[in-house]
Amino acid sequence: MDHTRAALSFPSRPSAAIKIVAPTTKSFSPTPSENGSASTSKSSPKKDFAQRQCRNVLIHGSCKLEGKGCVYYHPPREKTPQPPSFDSNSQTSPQLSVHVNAPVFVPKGSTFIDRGSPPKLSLNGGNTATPLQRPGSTASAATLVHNSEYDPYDPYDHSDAPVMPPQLMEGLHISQADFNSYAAPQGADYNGISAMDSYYSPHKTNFIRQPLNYHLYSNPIPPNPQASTARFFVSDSTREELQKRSETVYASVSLGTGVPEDVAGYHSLSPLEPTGGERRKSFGNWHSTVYRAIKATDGITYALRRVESFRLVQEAAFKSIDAWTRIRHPNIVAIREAFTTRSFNDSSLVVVYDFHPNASTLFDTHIRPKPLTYMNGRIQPQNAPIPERVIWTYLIQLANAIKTVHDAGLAIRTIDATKVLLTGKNRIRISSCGVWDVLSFEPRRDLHLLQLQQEDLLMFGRLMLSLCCQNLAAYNNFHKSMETMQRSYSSDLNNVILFLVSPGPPKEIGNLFNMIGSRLLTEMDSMQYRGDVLENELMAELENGRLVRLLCKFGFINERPEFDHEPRWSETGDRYIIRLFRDYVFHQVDENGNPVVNLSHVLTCLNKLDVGSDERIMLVSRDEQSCLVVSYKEIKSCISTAFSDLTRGSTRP
Ligand SMILES: Nc1ncnc2c1ncn2[C@@H]1O[C@H](COP(=O)(O)OP(=O)(O)OP(=O)(O)O)[C@@H](O)[C@H]1O
Repeated sequence: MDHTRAALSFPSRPSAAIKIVAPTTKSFSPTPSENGSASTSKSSPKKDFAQRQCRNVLIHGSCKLEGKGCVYYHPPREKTPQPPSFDSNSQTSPQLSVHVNAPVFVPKGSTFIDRGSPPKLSLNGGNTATPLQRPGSTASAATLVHNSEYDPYDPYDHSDAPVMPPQLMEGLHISQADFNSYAAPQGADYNGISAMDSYYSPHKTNFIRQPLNYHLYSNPIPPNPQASTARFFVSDSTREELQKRSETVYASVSLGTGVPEDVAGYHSLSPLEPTGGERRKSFGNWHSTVYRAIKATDGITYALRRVESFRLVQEAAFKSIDAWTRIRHPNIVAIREAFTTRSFNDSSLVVVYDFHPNASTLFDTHIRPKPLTYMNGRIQPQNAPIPERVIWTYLIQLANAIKTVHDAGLAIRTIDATKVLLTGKNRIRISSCGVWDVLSFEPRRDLHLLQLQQEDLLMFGRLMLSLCCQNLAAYNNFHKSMETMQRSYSSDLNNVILFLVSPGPPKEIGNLFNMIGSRLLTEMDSMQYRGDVLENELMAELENGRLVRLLCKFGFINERPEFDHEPRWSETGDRYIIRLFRDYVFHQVDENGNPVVNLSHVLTCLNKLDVGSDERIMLVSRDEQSCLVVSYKEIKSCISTAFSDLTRGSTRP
């Protein structure tokens, strides 16, 4: 038989685990409903129906036609199931491997361990306790019977969470709102515990597990299984950008830069700008340098702005830093703390900010002359003019930040193209806030607050003019700059800049918003659109965490070294199907015997497995002596059973 072709086929014929070729020694049970009786059922298919368990009970947990004409055997429901025997030699628990008629193998030490009572529900405050049941469970309904006795906890598979039937919910007086996945209880996830908690504490059973809402999961079956895998991952451009940021955060420290090893609990300092040569004094008489550094206590990367040779005269100068640390705004680089230090062999002021990897200043991005480029037979302009749309975006973001600062009774005091950072697509943040408040501390600053805020507005207008003219000194040649502005930009923009830079009675930043009215709506639209784009990208990654959990289960189950000499572990029962499925997913070969490395196929199979699709596939053994037709639902059940066998073994005290 052509292994590849057989394995790749997706038969539509409805059947449960159908054996196509029976191996001589390890025969498979044709259907789950015929567990434990495969050989006999084959030879006498019309055997006494009353002796055969009803398939509906096995698959659905109950039979609607019980007592209404169904001729098959229905086990009594009220009967309390006995704890199963886990003796590997025992033949008394055939339900463990319903798919394959083979002796049951369970890992050593997996004897039943009572980990406390399984979760019970009290109905109407009465004493009746009913174990939760999962409707529509997979072929191993018998396994479910077992599992209702065991701890049903599976740290990996949330999908095994028991689902409460509506009538039970009624009895419990639990409103649907309690099951609303969107309304998670505060400080907890849907289980009331974090996912990691459940991983590390498999004994936690004293909570009621909530049903997983499958409607939250995207369609696992792409229209074309061979389609591009792009829909499962964030876009290349986003991934590349985030990857670069991550590389910057974790980049190794350049040696020999003469920076101290530790500055007040910050280590791995690395300058973000040249520290030698000719340098501009950005704060009056002071030189400043920005370093990337890691804080020892939390391991997070921060930006440290060091102002060299600063001598603190009054401790009170740090008071304004407290006010700044309280300001959190999307267009302001957040301040964490400030201190003075002698670690740099001088007396330096250090202000600690959030670090925004790969941020560049507006000056570097738009104004600094770029080297000439020669393209399409022409010399290209050094800096492309900034589109008006982008100028409005910058203007609104800055105005918003300034308003927040002014409303907090502070002034920014450095609004300059070298102190505004571009941290994402058209996303800007004002850096260096608070530095001037310490450097030029005045005990009665409030007396000058209005004046400082007016200066903020003037600096804001000058910055916008510089950006429109792409010249830092544009304000110095105001008339010429305004002419340039009028040629390239709308009168609305001209008016706003004129409002900001013209002298006159005191202005308020709030007045500006009256002038820009509808532009705000356009900006809001863009922000929301951007949010949608990012959310969509996140959606693409959503399922991947679940797939990793599935792969971890495969890793745990397959090729266990301690069962190397125990062929029944991988050659029988559920594990055999899992092994064949693993081969089907990962180890296919083409007609020339070359490995088929098709990520789409892997993702499609795993997603179908994850949701327990009814679709059937044909699994072929490596020796091509046997093949099975099973549904993903059944394979999922096998994995679930094999994994819970393992967890029971590993949790032995
Ligand atoms: N919070 C921050 N996160 C990430 N990078 C930052 C941060 N603050 C500043 N930087 C980066 O540090 C570098 C130096 O910043 P700085 O504000 O000193 O700009 P500059 O252009 O060197 O100005 P000046 O000439 O006034 O020193 C810039 O490349 C800037 O992108």
